[in-house]
Amino acid sequence: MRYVSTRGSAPVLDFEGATLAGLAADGGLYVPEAWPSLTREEIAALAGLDYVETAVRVMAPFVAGSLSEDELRELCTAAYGRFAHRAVTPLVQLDHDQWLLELFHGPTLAFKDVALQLVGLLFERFLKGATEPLTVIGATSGDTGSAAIDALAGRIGVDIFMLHPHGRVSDVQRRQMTTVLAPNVHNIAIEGDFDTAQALVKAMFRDSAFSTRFKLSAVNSINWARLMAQVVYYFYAAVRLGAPERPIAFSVPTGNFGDVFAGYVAAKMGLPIERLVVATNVNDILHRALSSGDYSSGTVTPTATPSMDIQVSSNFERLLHDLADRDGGAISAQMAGFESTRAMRLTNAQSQGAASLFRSIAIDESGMAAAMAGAHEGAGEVLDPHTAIGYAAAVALKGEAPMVTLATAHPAKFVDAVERAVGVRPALPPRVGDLFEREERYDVLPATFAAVTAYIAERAKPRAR
Ligand SMILES: Cc1ncc(COP(=O)(O)O)c(C=O)c1O
Ligand SMILES: N[C@@H](CCOP(=O)(O)O)C(=O)O
Repeated sequence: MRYVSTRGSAPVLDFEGATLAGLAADGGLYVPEAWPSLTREEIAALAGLDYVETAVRVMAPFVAGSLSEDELRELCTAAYGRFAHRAVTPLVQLDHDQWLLELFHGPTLAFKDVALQLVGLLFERFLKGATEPLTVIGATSGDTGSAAIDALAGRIGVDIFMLHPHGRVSDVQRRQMTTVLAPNVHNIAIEGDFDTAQALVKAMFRDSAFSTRFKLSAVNSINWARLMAQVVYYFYAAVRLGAPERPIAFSVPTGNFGDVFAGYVAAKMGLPIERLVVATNVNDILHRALSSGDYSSGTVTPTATPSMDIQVSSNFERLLHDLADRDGGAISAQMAGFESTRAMRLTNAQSQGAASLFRSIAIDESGMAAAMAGAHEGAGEVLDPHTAIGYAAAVALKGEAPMVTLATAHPAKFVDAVERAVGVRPALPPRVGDLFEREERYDVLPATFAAVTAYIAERAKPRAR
């Protein structure tokens, strides 16, 4: 499988190259040159397979040329062996046609583990024998950071620098990052929001002096390998609920458009998905873009769903590219316009193409709290606030097909918001251990390119010359 940039001018890479590169050199995002597909029979044959075997069948075409099926199976077995539930991503029924897909049984209690446990092992495999150290840089609104740090802490040949918005993540999220004291882990709290952190990361990739001095890679969902691993659970859940005979709908609490784009990829591969509901909080750029073609970003409003407090959704570029007949030149111009004005209109083709699969809605804080209370009273389920946004949207935008809401985080990561809504303080599962007794280590920096790059340059290992 070959990977091309959404902006059309970066080198074409294989899976290994795209995984290690993270962001493309032209500022674009890597996507497979063409979507692989599974036939109806191949999808039907996934019934009864466990998560690892499903993962191998779904991901094999994407890694072809870089990993054999047996190598992929070995990595998936190790990655998903760390999950606390035998089903890895179990389905839970809420009522006769509403379901939850619990994605939070990994080591850091959020859906990010599903991809990052695998990505950590992919880095290790692809770096075996490498002479140049890898400098991984990432931006997090809470969950990617902890999952990436868990996956990479202590790995030889990799340093990870994780930027989070100072004071804007939950205590559990922060501690899951800052109490990992491995020497290759560097936590930076920036005085700014997630969008600023993400923009700084992208600027470091684009800065030729910086990206020549250090061999950079990414763990955010700008890295294709992240999204590839997330495609698996759409197949896993849908087949359990009757696909390919019966179409299934998904509701996805959305911020950076990574998780829901993985659903789009599953649909492109042949999974019968009736609709994909994009559920945002009041930071609703994606809802505006999908409902009226207006992709313009304002300032971020802090909410009880901090992981979705995002106004610039990186992976939307992948959708725009696919809906623009994969014209890299056109996307390059469209994104350049957005980067200079922070506003963009979707073309008619993009709007109409998106409308055939996506529905969208913005849920405010009271809608979120009402959904938490509804699931608690109706089904005895304690939802995390992000999942509650997805569930509120699932109820509002349900069609004919069974609806699966992606449960993206464990409620114990957001105890205060949960307690406010349903009067319950969910306990942290034993696998996260004595989080509140551990020493924390992180540095607070101004949100400037100069401050952050100087900090990284003092600590990262440069490329061999
Ligand atoms: C708990 C939780 N829910 C939902 C999201 C949104 O997912 P995405 O950014 O892939 O749209 C995030 C962050 O990414 C998250 O951490
Ligand atoms: N919500 C995310 C933001 C980063 O998204 P990513 O999926 O692109 O890594 C987080 O929790 O950090």
